[in-house]
Amino acid sequence: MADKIKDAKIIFVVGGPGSGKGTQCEKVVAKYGYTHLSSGDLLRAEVSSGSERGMQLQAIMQKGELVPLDTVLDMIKDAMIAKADVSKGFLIDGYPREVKQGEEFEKKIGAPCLLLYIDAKAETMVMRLMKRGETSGRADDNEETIKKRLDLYYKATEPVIAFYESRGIVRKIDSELPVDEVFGHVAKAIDALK
Ligand SMILES: Nc1ncnc2c1ncn2[C@@H]1O[C@H](COP(=O)(O)OP(=O)(O)O)[C@@H](O)[C@H]1O
Ligand SMILES: Cc1ncc(C[n+]2csc(CCOP(=O)(O)OP(=O)(O)O)c2C)c(N)n1
Ligand SMILES: [Mg+2]
Repeated sequence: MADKIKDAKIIFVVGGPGSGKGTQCEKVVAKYGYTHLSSGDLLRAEVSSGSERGMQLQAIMQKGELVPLDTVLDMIKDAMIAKADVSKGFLIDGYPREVKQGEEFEKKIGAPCLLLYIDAKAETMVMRLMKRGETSGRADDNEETIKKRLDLYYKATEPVIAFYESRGIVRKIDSELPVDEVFGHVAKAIDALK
């Protein structure tokens, strides 16, 4: 399977909670037709299924903690395989959230050609998430869990960016700008891929 996926571009989309990863990924899908796989969405789909595993995931996510590495990676891998024949590119949104996740992904699937680092200030992220919480119905868009997600982001996920910096594939995107301006920078980074 890794063979089929090998020819497709793999883009990691990394940033804090509420930084705007999902918003930018939607726009990339519209312009480039890439396949968008959000780890959070995949996990929430499992929760919605009402399975035993889903109930365990729900409890973890509600606390703002990371679910076990193998669970997320298997879900992403299955979703990639399902699209391998038709996809010219994959946006892996919300993954890796810790360096180990990146290492395991590369062992089992392949190497990313680009890491989009969607960067916003902590106060901006909190504001956006509180606003999203008014309508999202997400159990983790509340003040207490948001704080935990932010802490975990700085502790576990920021090191991911440093890890890939050394490979020269990180493009830092200022997500404080208006959505379309942010997308302009995202598109530039994607257009620069060969
Ligand atoms: N790669 C991952 N590894 C472990 N847990 C994850 C991963 N992606 C998502 N999750 C779980 O799902 C929750 C929501 O993720 P996500 O929808 O990406 O939220 P956001 O980007 O708004 O922080 C996380 O707080 C975590 O519990
Ligand atoms: C640059 C920018 N992006 C998006 C928004 C709109 N917005 C406000 S809160 C919010 C929710 C968080 O965004 P999402 O894209 O879900 O971020 P993720 O948690 O996936 O990083 C959004 C999209 C905005 N005002 N400005
Ligand atoms: Mg998201």
